[in-house]
Amino acid sequence: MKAPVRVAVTGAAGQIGYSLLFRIASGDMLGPDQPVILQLLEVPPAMDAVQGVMMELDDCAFPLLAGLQASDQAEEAFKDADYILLVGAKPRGPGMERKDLLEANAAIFSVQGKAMNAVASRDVRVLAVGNPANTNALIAQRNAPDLDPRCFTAMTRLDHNRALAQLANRTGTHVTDIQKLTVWGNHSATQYPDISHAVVDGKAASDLVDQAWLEESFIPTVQQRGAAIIKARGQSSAASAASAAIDHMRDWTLGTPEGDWVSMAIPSDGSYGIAEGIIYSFPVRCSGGRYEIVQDLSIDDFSRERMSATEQELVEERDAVQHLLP
Ligand SMILES: NC(=O)C1=CN([C@@H]2O[C@H](COP(=O)(O)OP(=O)(O)OC[C@H]3O[C@@H](n4cnc5c(N)ncnc54)[C@H](O)[C@@H]3O)[C@@H](O)[C@H]2O)C=CC1
Ligand SMILES: O=C([O-])CC(=O)C(=O)O
Repeated sequence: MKAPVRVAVTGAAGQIGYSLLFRIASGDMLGPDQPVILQLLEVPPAMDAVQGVMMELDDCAFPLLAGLQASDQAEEAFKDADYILLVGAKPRGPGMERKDLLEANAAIFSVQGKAMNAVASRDVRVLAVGNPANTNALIAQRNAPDLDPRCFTAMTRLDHNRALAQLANRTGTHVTDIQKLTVWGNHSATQYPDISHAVVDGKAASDLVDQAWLEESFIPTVQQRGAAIIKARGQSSAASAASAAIDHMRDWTLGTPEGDWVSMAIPSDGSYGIAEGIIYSFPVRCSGGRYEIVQDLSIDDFSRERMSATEQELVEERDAVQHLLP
């Protein structure tokens, strides 16, 4: 058995938290030989609810759960944290775009960025899930100047997984038959799910589906999936979001499968001409606990136009929160 690692989760009493914590504690995120200490953060009115979640975690008698604590103080919850999952934020309701949450949620991420700067492990891996996730990750990063900027990521894995499912359904295959799909840009309705390099059962995906399906069905369905779930369920996706967070952290830590890549929103280094510094979703390969952008993919005009539109939205979101970016 390895030594335990510390995993901090914010919004621990919320919908996503309720699906996420049990999977982290069971070993789905960091592997069956990695004990974890869970450090939960909630707001004061939710501390009773968190106590209930902790009782249930105890009641699971998870062999890998090496410690469990909760706090309403970020400095306590983030102390020495090796992993921080920033879930605690307001979700959107029907008729809203995710960026409508910027004002309500942005302040949370500046406060929490400062707290992790002060107390988290210097090798911490941070995932922003709370919306608008990319810009929230940027706010946390910029408020944590003593941490490596590359520690900060945002979640587009749910979009990636949604795109896999749509393409598998259309081609009569299984998600495990598909490789090299990419979601570019923002976790928003401008994101660009791109199949131009994807391979399905060894064949080019673009030879298996027609352009009309791509433009009129696949791209809008993936872009609007979050809204479709809110409409159907009356609440935003939770179990699938938790599952994607597990996938994101697992692959970042333990590596992406040979011959494939995943989508992660990470600080742009200017690759593919994307504005440096914004938290933009790229195709990445992970190994040895580090991610690298997959380079030298051909980008046609169709893709470029969509990659630029979602980049533009992220630049605008960044400009709207300048006052929170020291
Ligand atoms: N990136 C992605 O793919 C996805 C992101 N989301 C986002 O995740 C966030 C959480 O969603 P749900 O769990 O459904 O919401 P929820 O409302 O059920 O839970 C959020 C929890 O966060 C807590 N919270 C609020 N402010 C906090 C703070 N400052 N510190 C610690 N905890 C705090 C609340 O008390 C609440 O318990 C939302 O912003 C939602 O839009 C949801 C699905 C997918
Ligand atoms: O759509 C929302 O507001 C929740 C979310 O981010 C998603 O399901 O992708």
